[in-house]
Amino acid sequence: MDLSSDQVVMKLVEMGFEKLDALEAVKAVGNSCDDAVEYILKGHQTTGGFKPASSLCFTRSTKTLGKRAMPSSFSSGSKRQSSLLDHFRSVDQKKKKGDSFGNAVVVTVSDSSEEQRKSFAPVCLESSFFTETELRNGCSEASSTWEKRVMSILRNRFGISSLRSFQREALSTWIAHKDCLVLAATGSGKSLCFQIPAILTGKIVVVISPLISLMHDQCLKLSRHRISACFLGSGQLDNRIEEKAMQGMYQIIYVCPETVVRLIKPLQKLAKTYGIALFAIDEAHCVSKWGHDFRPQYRRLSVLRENFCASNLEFLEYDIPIMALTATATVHVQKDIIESLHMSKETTTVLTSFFRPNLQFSVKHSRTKFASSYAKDFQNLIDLYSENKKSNGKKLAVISRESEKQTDFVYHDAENIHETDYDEDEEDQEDFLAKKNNSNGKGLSEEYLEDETDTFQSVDDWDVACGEFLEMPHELLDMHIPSEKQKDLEGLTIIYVPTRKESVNIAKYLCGVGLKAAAYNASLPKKHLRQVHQDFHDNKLQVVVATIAFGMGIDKKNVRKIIHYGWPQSLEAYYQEAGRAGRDGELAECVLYADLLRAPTLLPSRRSKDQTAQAYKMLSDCFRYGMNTSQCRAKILVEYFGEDFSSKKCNICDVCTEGPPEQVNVREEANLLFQVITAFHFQVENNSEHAPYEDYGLGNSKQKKLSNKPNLMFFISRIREQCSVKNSRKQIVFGGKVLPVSWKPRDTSKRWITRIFEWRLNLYNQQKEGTKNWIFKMTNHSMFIRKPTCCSR
Ligand SMILES: Nc1ncnc2c1ncn2[C@@H]1O[C@H](COP(=O)(O)OP(=O)(O)OP(=O)(O)O)[C@@H](O)[C@H]1O
Ligand SMILES: [Mg+2]
Repeated sequence: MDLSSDQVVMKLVEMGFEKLDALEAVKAVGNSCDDAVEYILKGHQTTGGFKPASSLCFTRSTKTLGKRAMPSSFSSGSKRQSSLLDHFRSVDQKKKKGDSFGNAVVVTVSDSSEEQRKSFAPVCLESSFFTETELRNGCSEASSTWEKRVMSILRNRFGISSLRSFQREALSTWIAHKDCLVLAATGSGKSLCFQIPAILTGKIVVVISPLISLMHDQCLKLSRHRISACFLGSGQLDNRIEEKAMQGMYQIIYVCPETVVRLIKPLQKLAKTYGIALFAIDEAHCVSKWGHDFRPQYRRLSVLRENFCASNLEFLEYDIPIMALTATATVHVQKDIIESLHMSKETTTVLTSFFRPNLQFSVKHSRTKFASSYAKDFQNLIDLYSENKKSNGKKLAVISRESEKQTDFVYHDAENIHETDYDEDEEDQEDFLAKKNNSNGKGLSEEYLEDETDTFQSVDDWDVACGEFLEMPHELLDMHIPSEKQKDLEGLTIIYVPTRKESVNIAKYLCGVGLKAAAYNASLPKKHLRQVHQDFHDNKLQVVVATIAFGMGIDKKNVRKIIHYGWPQSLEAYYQEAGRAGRDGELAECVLYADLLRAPTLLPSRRSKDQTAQAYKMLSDCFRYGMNTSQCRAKILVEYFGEDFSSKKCNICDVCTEGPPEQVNVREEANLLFQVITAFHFQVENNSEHAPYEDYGLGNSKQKKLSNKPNLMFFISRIREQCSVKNSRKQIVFGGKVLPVSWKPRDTSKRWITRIFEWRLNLYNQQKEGTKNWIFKMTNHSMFIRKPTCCSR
């Protein structure tokens, strides 16, 4: 049977030969497997013609079957260089010595079998796009030449026409052997900063990444760009992948922090034999205790600087550069990243604007907790996709049977919701809350925690076989990339919710009204999660309703809407999640539905006292963002990261387009309520035996129990009650304070001021000693606050 050249190459690779050797052999001897084997085993001295540029890094004479060759230059004492400039220098030296590299360029360029070259182009064939003269010039004008080479890689591998300026800066820093912290907006293209060095040098890049799903996503993408990659996780099932990675079989190795720490020795060996161009630490905010997603294992990455520096490894001339990348780091976090990773004192910080001009931010207020709000809040979404449904056909309920079993959710459609609307009837709402408090004995804030909250899935959670991703031949590419036709014009929506239960509830609701929606949270079966990922990437879904477990760093171009249905944990988390929209540069919407009745709670996590205080501060920053109706949303967000927002306003957010609503002074109400709360807590703290519970209208033990963690409605309704009792005292004595009998919040303000205080009070209830002042300061501060958007529009 006649085999094509690609098939012969495949066969050779299956036999255990290195792909570069296989390619080289097939080029030299044609499509005969036997001849190719002989050619490789003989060390192919016969022709001397073809030598890919990669052979500058790997000398073939010492090769053994099934393993990548040990470069002869790595005999002990030789220095591995970490940059392209050094790479060029060695090119030049070899040329002067009559090395066959010059021929290699000619041979490659003159190869008539263009398709084959494209399909299986080995790492450094990019250099074949330059003439010998260019390369030689490159030695003296290396800086411009590396850019040319990069351009060639961009065009040929990624289909991209130019580098972004931050990418250029990050790459120049790497070329100068320096550590680098890259801060660039979500979706701006940080990955290229660490992917290019691998292709440029033929050395290996090690990328530390926090999530298996993210690594998987990136590896798959790289294989489409004909770049071999693998990912290693602590739950790895296939040991061979790690073994092969440590033998230099993949250009890019994605690895979780736990694993990279374990692999220090093999990586040192790899650095000596093949060269490691760079350690990239992606999602570097995970390093910082003050970041929104601290992962203790990331802190241990300081071992990289210690173990891969020239002073420890005699074969290195320079420290292997570290590049840390993130889209969400405040100034404090940036500093912490550099210090914690022990990055060099000369670390360059490449900072670009965090501003994403195509993201249209807005805040709406809603009672997200109640299913009765779904119909109103998701109407636009339903309309949008229903239009499309008419042309596209059937609905698809993607929630798996298993996921239904997992929840005791009883579905109500919008018409059958009987929960009392808080806005209309505060008393009922209070009863409702009281019943809740009473029934489970938990405070309001705890109730929301239940066991429903999600943390980021750990790297092991995704349960994907840790695989290898070899360069995908051209003919296979089309099968894997969804065609433009498949893409729905209106794009995809991700709805982020605070609890697992809501992810299922809302997905179910949306499926019920005919949308293609799926729930995603870490408690759902792995099979289901993989399916959701797949369907999301293939545009088979319209909406994914997810906890924060979904999507970090995932690069999907056509996400048109990110809805946060409930408070995020921090503005960093919010901005990162919102940043998954509009990665194609087209307009995309990021809506936060803020529920003032619902105290944001911290997801469970081990935190020190300081970290807890910081976490609460981050929560309150979110609240302030939600409540702020006078400042451009984008401005608040980018300034939060320490950036001077030069544009002043984005012109597309709700505040910019609709203008700030009328301001109401609620000082009077605020002062009064503030006094009441203070008096109450004064009494509780002093544990006065004579605490006049009657003053609160609290006569029985049930109410006493409630009063341990009262909510504001509780205060207000008791005051009101006292006012309305016949023959009531002329004065209301509340915790020793005398309140005017006639007091009642004004109608215009009561609804939302009580909510603000509700929120504050819940925060207060969650606080330990020592943080109270902070809460009360804030309380004071918020006396002048604008009405939330929902009240005026
Ligand atoms: N120079 C460029 N020109 C055009 N497109 C680019 C360029 N660089 C990267 N991209 C594209 O930008 C998209 C986002 O890239 P990437 O996933 O690296 O973003 P990111 O900065 O890592 O985002 P995140 O912070 O969410 O992880 C990719 O689809 C990539 O192809
Ligand atoms: Mg990224």
